[in-house]
Amino acid sequence: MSITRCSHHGRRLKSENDHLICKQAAAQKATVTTVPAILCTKGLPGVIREQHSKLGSVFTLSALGIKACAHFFHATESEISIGDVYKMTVPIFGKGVGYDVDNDTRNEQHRFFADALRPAKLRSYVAPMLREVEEYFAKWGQCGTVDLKQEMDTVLMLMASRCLLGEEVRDHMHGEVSSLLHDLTGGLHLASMFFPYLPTPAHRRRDKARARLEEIFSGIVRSRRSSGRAGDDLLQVLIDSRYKKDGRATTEAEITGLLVALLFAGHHTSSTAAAWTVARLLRHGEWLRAATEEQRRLRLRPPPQGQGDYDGVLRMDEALRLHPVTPVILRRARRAFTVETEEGGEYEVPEGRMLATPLVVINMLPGVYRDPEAFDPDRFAHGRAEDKAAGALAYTSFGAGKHACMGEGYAYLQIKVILSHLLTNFELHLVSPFPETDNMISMRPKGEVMVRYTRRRLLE
Ligand code: HEM
Repeated sequence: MSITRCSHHGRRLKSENDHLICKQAAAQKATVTTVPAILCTKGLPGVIREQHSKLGSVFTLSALGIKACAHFFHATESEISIGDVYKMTVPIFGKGVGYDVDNDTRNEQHRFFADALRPAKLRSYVAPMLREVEEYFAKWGQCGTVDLKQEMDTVLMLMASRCLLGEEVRDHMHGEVSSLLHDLTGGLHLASMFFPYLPTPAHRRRDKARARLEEIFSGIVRSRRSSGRAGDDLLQVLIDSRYKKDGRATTEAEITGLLVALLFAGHHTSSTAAAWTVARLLRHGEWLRAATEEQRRLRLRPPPQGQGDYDGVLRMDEALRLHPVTPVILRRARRAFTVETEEGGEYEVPEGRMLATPLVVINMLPGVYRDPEAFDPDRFAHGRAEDKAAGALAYTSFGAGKHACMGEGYAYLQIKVILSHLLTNFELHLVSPFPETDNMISMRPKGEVMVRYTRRRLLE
């Protein structure tokens, strides 16, 4: 088939239909160029969904469908950059870490994370996680009503404090550190994406919080180094880490930055995933009964350590399919490249173009998922595996390729520990309406997620 070029964009076209898509894309140009403005009214998922249904799987925003996103996930940093789109995190994580450093240094720092999140290390987090969960829910009464979103935030922060930040923080400064982290993340709003250094009150609070956190963690690092006392936590892994290129140890500022970066990547995401998973289970009684039965049967003591021993994983996968924590994964094209569209055409993405893999669309494609709006965890089960049937990149709620989530195992573990405890020990009912999605940039449940609990009488 001969390849012609579109008169509007110069893209290579394979069919008349492709040309039509291209013309539609031209007609939509005004909408596309004002994306930041309509974000405020429709939210990111709304914008992406609208463009996707109008223009097909590849359109002017360069939102990539499943077929086209292999290059997106596997290309090198010099071809498709993640660093270019996450610069706004620099004032949060701090200088010398994350997206402030060159790609090689960032890879070394990710190796430190990988050490702290490897399976053997995860097993050592089980007992402290269990302890935190038991202590926390022991404070609930015989019955009551709570905001599940708030509860998940709090218990997950306690678990992170114990397993990641270390005992000094957990036992003596948990309140202060949590509130500083809150100010730090509060410093990331829509305006910060474009102007991260604008002197807004939220940015000023962010900078103050970042400075105080560095003071706190530097003190702890110095004290551990001088006393020789070691913890069994992420902090210790970071203290012991050495850069391969020159053998130097991590500095106190880097350790603070890396701790913040990991909490930033892991806390909000896990708490959102946990809240949606429980809300979904409470809405779909048959799945709640199945999950509770399963937990009664397993009576996991110690709680699940691997991923294969507990079907609850399927429920979280399905909750994350319907409510992906990251609505779109973003990159910037540093070099032009060509992708094949699902419509059978070819599409040239120019250098400099912002790229998006829209999970809110991909996770709901009817060609991939049967009855995509339905909550049906069995679609992930062995035998059906709808996510895998459509290829390795059909389900990317944890990202994929070069920047796939490093904390997936940790996230599953902590949420399984919480769910296992909740389902075994409490009867739960959703008393507020099933939540909508916040729908701006965050995919958190909107408003309160009120749940009534009654403590079960456990039969030993
Ligand atoms: C249910 C909870 C979670 C979800 C849904 C989630 C999702 C994701 C996604 C979609 C990405 C890819 C971002 C991109 O490609 O731009 C990612 C990256 C990452 N996640 Fe998670 N995450 C979760 C929990 C965690 C936890 C608990 C940790 C750490 C303890 C963590 C650490 C990371 C790190 C370090 C990266 C960056 C990887 C890189 O850039 O190479 N995540 N996560």
